[in-house]
Amino acid sequence: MRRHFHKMHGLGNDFVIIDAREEPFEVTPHLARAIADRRTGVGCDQLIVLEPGETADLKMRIWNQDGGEVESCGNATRCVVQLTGASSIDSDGGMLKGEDLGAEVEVTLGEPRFGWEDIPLAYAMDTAALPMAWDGLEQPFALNVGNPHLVFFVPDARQVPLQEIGPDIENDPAFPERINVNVATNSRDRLELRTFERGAGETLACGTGACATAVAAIATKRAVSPVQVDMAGGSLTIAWEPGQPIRMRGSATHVFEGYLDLGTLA
Ligand SMILES: N[C@@H](CCC[C@H](N)C(=O)O)C(=O)O
Repeated sequence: MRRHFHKMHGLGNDFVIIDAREEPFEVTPHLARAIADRRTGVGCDQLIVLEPGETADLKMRIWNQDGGEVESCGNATRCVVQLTGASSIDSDGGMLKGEDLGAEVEVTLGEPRFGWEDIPLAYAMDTAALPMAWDGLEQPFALNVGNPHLVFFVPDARQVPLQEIGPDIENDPAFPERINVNVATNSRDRLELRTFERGAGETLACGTGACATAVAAIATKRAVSPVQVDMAGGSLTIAWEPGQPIRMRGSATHVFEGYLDLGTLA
């Protein structure tokens, strides 16, 4: 059996997108891993499935490369807005609004959440500076922007051995739903960011990671809104004021479309 898909990316963070609004598509963790496999599948950081929306234009579901279903994906949301023209998108991370501006897409997420139960953490801690450390990375800011993130502000993000240290932080028992790990350096009007994504490892860019980092930087007066966030795959502009939703603006790119051979992948 064959199934049509689109391959898209947001700043190099890449997706296989299946439109299941008219023809349902059932995803198991095994199938998500098989599609995402870069040697034997199509290859992607996240698998995205579009379903009919009840109170929005559509519902977006997200599976990480490791087969786990998660709540939110900022870069994929821009791709979905560009692909479908949707202006309201429901997700497990909350309701999202999108606008295709031509060269760029703007997405409005919900308000960030800072309570320890919201992230979630295993027990109460000061989320503005968790009293924890891993190999020289310490006191991260923790928040939920639809999915859970830690943000470490460091003198030089390029020097952090993120591939080695990322799995230990992601899987620390303090984070019952695991966590996305951001290391950021702030220099005057911009933030330089690397993200070790839960369930996908270090990616070229992470939309929700950029939002989480910008919010943490603005909340701690390291940056003012709007702020440019530079990642290996490109830049996003993030705007946020306390008590307001987060706004993210950046590109979305269609790469190709094709058919999955589900018999081979299963
Ligand atoms: N690449 C995404 C985030 C995808 C989900 C994340 N790995 C998680 O597990 O929460 C983005 O652009 O936001």
